[in-house]
Amino acid sequence: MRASLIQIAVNEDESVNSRRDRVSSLVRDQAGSADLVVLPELWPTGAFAYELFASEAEPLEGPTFEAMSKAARDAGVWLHAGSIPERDPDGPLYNTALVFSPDGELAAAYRKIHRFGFDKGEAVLMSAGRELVTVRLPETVAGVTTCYDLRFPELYRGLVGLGAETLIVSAGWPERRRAHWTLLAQARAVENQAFVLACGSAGTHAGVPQAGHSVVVDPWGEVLGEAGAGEEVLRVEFDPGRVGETREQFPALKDRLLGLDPPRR
Ligand SMILES: O=C(O)CCC(=O)C(=O)O
Repeated sequence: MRASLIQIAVNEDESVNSRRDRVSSLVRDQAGSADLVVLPELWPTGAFAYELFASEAEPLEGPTFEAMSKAARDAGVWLHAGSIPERDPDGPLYNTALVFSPDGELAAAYRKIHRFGFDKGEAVLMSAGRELVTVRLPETVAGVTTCYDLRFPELYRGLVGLGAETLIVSAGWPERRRAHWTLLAQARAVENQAFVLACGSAGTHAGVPQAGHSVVVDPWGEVLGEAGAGEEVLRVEFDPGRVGETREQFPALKDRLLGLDPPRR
């Protein structure tokens, strides 16, 4: 499976509309060289541009949905289109990731469960999602997660329980905690014996330099590809069959005792 992680630079000197056009064309550029394209968290506004969340919030099927659906169809790719600030018809805002099939149909929508900021920012401006989301891709089942979720291993175990063999993380991770990003991406891959595709953003917005360093990790914890700090398309080819092989040869997941219902022993 060929994946392109598009590590978009999110800077304040570019309007949301211009960035949407630019990202659409970057997705289209992946035609013929990727089966799956992944984008960062909240790239229309920036993950830390809290003052834009309400003013740029969209209904689920708003302008970003329309542009990404078309871009997926034009490129003929599966597209994890990062996330948008979604305004639910009842009022609350969610940080919602969208996944499109190559015919431009919505295959999954995931409202971020763990909101970042403690008692500020996203944690107070957005509501929390409640549902774990997986999506069946041609050769693998992918679990859909967003940024701060990466710190909560129980979410990933839950996704593995739903059949996930590839774990997608779409993020706007800050440079200040870059070491955690790479370490946690590798940890989630090793403990779940799964591929991790972690796509972050580049640039600086709201005074927060982004870490970049998008990374693809295999089920043995090896880094298959890693981006630098700036805007970049990270292209990695991986064999989803490696998950089954790894889980068979080193069956640690079978030794889980806790969190299973009913307990195995
Ligand atoms: O956990 C972190 O260090 C970063 C999380 C974050 O920036 C986010 O979820 O938007």
